Amino acid sequence: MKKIGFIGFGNMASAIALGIIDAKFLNANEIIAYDIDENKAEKMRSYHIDVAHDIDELIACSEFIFVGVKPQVVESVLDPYIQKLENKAIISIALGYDFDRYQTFLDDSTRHIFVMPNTPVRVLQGMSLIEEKHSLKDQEFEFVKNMFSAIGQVEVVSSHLMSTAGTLSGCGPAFVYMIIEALADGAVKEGVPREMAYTLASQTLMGAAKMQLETHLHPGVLKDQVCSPGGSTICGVEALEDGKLRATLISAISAAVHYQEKK
Ligand SMILES: NC(=O)C1=CN([C@@H]2O[C@H](COP(=O)(O)OP(=O)(O)OC[C@H]3O[C@@H](n4cnc5c(N)ncnc54)[C@H](O)[C@@H]3O)[C@@H](O)[C@H]2O)C=CC1
Ligand SMILES: O=C(O)[C@@H]1CCC=N1
Repeated sequence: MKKIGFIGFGNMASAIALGIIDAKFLNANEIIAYDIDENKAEKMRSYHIDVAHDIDELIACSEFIFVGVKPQVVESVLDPYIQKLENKAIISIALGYDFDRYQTFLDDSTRHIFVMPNTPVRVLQGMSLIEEKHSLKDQEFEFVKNMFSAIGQVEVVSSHLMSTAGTLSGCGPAFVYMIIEALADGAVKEGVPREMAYTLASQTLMGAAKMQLETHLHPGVLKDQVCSPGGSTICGVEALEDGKLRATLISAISAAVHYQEKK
């Protein structure tokens, strides 16, 4: 019997699987995975993760079934297995598939929980939101909390916050990578070598974030500590205000929260 069976081994699910192996939370031999894309099987094998022949085999031999496919295909992928999932436990990361949505098509005996992770779990620095409303047994819920805690920070949040808060932490890495890239471009424009510029940008971002997390100071206070009167930083701050950095980031979160209305 395996501890977790991953259905779908794409960007997010593989980051979680490889993160929990690196964190020594589970051994690779406690994990099995299945992906319709044969290339993903190569990735599983290279990390000594067993490759299931099909979803039937994966469900039969896994204590937890992990749903790591795109939201658009969750129901079509699970539909043929609704009976086989009876009395099983599901961990799902599909955006929009919260507790209530799963209740509409799973058997009542299938226990399930919705988690919104982010890709930095791969380097054990994730931010994962766990929906408070779930139907796992107590020890199963503890397992899920411990698993995501092994690969980053965890917050248990009420259902109504899952999609909104999950947008900040789940989509946020993409926004932050754009900021890193742009900061580096600025330095490259002024003559800094490209690789050095990425290191400076990323380490600066990580250091500033750690400082806020550890001091709990208001970000504005921390910003003021960098801005010398008449100095260089405040000139950069003015350029960012001119470019509506803050308004743009606020809009980015709103656009991501309301993405379905835009389609
Ligand atoms: N990428 C991210 O940063 C985050 C993603 N998520 C959620 O994670 C889920 C997966 O997203 P990504 O990893 O980005 O997508 P992805 O496209 O990288 O991974 C999805 C995987 O599912 C596989 N797949 C599709 N149909 C399948 C089937 N019938 N059986 C087995 N495997 C199948 C695909 O081949 C692919 O490897 C989504 O539901 C998304 O909402 C949640 C938080 C963050
Ligand atoms: O873009 C997406 O739909 C997924 C969900 C959160 C991050 N990536």
